[in-house]
Amino acid sequence: MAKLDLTQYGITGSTVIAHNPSYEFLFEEETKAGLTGFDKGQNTELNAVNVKTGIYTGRSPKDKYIVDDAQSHNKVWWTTEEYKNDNHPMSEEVWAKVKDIAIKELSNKQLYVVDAFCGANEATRLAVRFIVEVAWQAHFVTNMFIQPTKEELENFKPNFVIYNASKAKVENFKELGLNSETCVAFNTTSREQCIINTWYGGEMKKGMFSMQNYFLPLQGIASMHCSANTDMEGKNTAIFFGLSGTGKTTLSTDPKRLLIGDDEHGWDDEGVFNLEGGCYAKVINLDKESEPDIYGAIKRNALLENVTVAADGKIDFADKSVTENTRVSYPIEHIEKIVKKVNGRSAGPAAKNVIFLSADAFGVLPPVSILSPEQTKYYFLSGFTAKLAGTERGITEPTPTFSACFGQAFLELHPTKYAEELVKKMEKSGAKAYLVNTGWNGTGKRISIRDTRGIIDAILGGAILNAPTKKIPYFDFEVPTQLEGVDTNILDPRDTYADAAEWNKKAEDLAARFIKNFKKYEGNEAGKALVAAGPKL
Ligand SMILES: Nc1ncnc2c1ncn2[C@@H]1O[C@H](COP(=O)(O)OP(=O)(O)O)[C@@H](O)[C@H]1O
Ligand SMILES: C=C(OP(=O)(O)O)C(=O)O
Ligand SMILES: [Mn+2]
Repeated sequence: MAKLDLTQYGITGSTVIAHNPSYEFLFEEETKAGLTGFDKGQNTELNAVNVKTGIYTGRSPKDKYIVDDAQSHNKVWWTTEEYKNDNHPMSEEVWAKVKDIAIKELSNKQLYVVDAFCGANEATRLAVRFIVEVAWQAHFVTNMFIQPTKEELENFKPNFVIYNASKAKVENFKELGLNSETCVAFNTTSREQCIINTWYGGEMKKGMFSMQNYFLPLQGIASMHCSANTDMEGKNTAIFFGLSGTGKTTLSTDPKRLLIGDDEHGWDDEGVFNLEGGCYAKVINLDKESEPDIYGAIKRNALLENVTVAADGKIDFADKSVTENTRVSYPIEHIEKIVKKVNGRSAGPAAKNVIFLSADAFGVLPPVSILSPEQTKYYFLSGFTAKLAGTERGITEPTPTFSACFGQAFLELHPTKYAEELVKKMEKSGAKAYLVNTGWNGTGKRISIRDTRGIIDAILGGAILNAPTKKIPYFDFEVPTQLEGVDTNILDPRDTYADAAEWNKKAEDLAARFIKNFKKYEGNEAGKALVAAGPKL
């Protein structure tokens, strides 16, 4: 391969230590003598390296910007006073200055460059070049993105470039009209991302997801914040939407099924395909017995983040002293039952079951509700759930939120566009939708993973369609009254309260919040028509 010339990016005086480094080389680089601070990795008893990501242990949505230019102006769903979101506009002038900071930081350095794909389908994948100065950042993207074959690497022509300048700061952010010294900026025209002053790997991972959320729906392809798996024959695909921490990774990693991916997928006319090549699991309180597959994936080449490790390498998964958002990234091949080992690609046919995971911090939602097609649209657009501690800066306890399409932070177009594409695909495949509460109920405790897994089994195996059901007031949810493998006493959430009147009170409050939140979609006929499918007071 010809030696990579970085002056084409304006980066001068730098040496590329490694272009597409091997895992062996990355291990050497991350643990080599002389590294200090957050550059330094520590090997652990499970043989995976652990790193610390500094002050930023979660995403920084307030520092996210999209360049507002002639191409993007009429497409991007910009934040407004009436409906705030994370798409803050950045002028082309400010972008040039921010990029300059990144380029300066990366000049006269020793750098790592990784080329990888975002998207399992050749026709619509992004060919991404990551330019970073920290070895473990190169490791992280090698784990999380799709590694090209040897031939693909030789012919690799990037159509997106990420400049990770995590060690730089935007000193003059006030003058530039920015939020802080940290900046995560995207240019959808030149197809570049600049990352400044945050080391959190999630900015690169979710950054490229945001970009596919821009490019894919514009080509008529659904782009979804969901995990996906299929049955052992690769025929019965299921997708699990959910905000961070609601259970996408945990529940899609199922020894009875083949994993397609744990977080970001597209759905085109051929079916559901992964955008990523790896998984990014939360490891707080990780327990070998209840999550053996994720535990087993933590071995050499997996990369732990912000986990507490003793000097002798012993791991304490229960320790939250750095953050509750402790993580491990690993290539999907670390999971045994994956569709990629059968197909060569992380993809499956059109989904038959669509599951909305909501971690309800109020304890109102039933553990499972069977949704009508109209309810499906209403609850997808509403995206009610809780933000769990740690994934975003400033969130330290479960915080109820309406996150459109269960991933508002990553939507670049208006939410109705994602709903439209999803519904089109669901109608074609005859998919059914369910709302699953992986959060709290009247006991004050989180619904157990065991019960939730029982619910998922009943959905995917079809048993739920033959279960006796009843209707839940205010929401008109149809819920099963009995399911094998699930504690019968939790199926009606009212039964988990000492006094059902307490549930009524909370339900009324939640219903009112839904009604208020949905007002923003009532500006047109299609939105207005959905109100009837929502909660009523
Ligand atoms: N009922 C439940 N269903 C799923 N996960 C649960 C449940 N109760 C607790 N958890 C915990 O919640 C977290 C879910 O995280 P994860 O699966 O990584 O979410 P996501 O992939 O959606 O970000 C895990 O730490 C898991 O152990
Ligand atoms: C990595 C993230 O989320 P998830 O838990 O959904 O993978 C994130 O939101 O930064
Ligand atoms: Mn996940």
